[in-house]
Amino acid sequence: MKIFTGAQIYEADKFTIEKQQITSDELMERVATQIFNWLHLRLQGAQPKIHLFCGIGNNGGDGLAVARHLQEHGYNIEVYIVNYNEKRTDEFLTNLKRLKDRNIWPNFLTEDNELPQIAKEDIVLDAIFGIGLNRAPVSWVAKLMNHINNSQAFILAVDVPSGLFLDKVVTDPNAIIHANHILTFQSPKLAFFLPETGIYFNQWEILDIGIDAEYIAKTETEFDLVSKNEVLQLYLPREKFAHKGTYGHSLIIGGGYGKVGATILASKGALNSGSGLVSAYLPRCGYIPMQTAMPEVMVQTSKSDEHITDFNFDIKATVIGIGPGLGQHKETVEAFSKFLETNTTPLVVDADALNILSNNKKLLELLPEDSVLTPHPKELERLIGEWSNDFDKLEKAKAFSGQYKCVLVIKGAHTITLYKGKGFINTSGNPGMATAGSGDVLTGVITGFIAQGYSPVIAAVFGVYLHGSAGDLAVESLGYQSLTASNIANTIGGAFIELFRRPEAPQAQEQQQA
Ligand SMILES: NC(=O)C1=CN([C@@H]2O[C@H](COP(=O)(O)OP(=O)(O)OC[C@H]3O[C@@H](n4cnc5c(N)ncnc54)[C@H](O)[C@@H]3O)[C@@H](O)[C@H]2O)[C@@H](O)CC1
Ligand SMILES: [K+]
Repeated sequence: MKIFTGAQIYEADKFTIEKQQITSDELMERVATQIFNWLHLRLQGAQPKIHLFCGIGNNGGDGLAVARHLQEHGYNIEVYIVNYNEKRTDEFLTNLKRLKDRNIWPNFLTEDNELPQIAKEDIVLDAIFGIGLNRAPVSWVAKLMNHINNSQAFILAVDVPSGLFLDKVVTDPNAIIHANHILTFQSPKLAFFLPETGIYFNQWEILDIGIDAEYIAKTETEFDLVSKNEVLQLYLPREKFAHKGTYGHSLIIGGGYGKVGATILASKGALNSGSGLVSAYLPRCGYIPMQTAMPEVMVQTSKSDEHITDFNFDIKATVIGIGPGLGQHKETVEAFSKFLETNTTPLVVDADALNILSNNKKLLELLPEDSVLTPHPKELERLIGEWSNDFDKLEKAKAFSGQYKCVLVIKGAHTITLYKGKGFINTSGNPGMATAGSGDVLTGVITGFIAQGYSPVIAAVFGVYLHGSAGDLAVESLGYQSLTASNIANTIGGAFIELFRRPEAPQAQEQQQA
């Protein structure tokens, strides 16, 4: 799903209005009807007090139009105009007049007003600011926002939590609504998925307001959201006459004394994601553990017992996943550097292999084009340097992936894969996956996908999704605390099956009664 910028959303509204020959007011009415239906479906006529806080722009206009629908259906409402600005939009004014025509008189709030009483059983509709916010709200508005947040009432945000910018971080953490739920229009917003800006709400949901399909199809976006629908289109079906050679040969390189497990997890990831063959190259101490844990994996060893000191293996791999448990021993660094000078096999680079590259940036130039790098935040910082905020991080990471022509996978709650200036934001996964070895499994999964013939960027996007989805399935029976990397690796098969599971068809009325 495409993630539009603020400018694109305004453009999409304009395009839709012209093409569908509707007025801006009619588009707002669609929005308001959808929000009203959402609330009505859930409230079913229940009568909690609904406080509607409306700004003076079109976000406020949405709020006023919802207020009218709620009043027409007998709900118990209180409307407030948060009068932070004199520049009211036409749509706001039209909807204000419609309210007044129905004898609904909003409370106009300014700096001098007392803060309204909100009980924790009440509902708040937050329509103070939408995507038009371009500077931090003034202090009395921030105070009001704080008051709303502290009420413990259920807060439903219209389009975005008021105070959230689309393209920069919040400077005053007191000047933003903490929403329970966001009803956002047509496209999710980038800020929902970044660690610094994604903390101001619990859930988001898209309302389809009928933005023109042609605009959506033809407009290129900098970021896409990746869910099941997107990855299903990437899936390469298995052929009837396939043999193990059809699906490639993954080689996992890593491991050291006390860290052989990392390579076992990565090998499991590669094997379970469908790699035809998997080999591992380890120091000698890894030979028995690997052969015992993974009978399917072929093993060769470096000369030394405790860490890799040479890359003299005799394995014709389709792709190499390197780094889990590798360590940064002087001899390992030297051997890895030498290996990079001649290697042409596609690489997935993780963990200590990334750290070695960070310590010697010249080595980055030796990576084969389209290598996949999978840093966690600390490893990313070592690679690209410090960033001032999440938006700055994305810019720096994008520049890095362009400079070194690589696929950069920024691991996090919403892992972002960057390639050729475009970002793919993952939606699967859960906090239980922040556990030892989870990244090693991911390295293996991406390696396994490349082995099967997926391009590196698709392998990364698909692999990240499937890895997260395996975590989501596994957590259902284990809970967040007990989820382990082995569980994730063992549930990859389930995640494949889940991809093709269709939602259950609703049962016919007669059958239910029988
Ligand atoms: N036809 C349309 O344009 C549609 C707009 N929609 C709604 O319109 C919203 C965007 O509306 P607007 O562009 O009017 O903007 P907002 O309603 O988000 O903000 C209102 C105005 O306040 C001013 N402002 C920004 N930051 C401020 C600050 N810190 N203090 C004081 N004033 C500030 C800006 O001039 C801004 O235009 C969307 O989020 C969505 O809710 C929807 O109704 C869909 C259709
Ligand atoms: K809002």
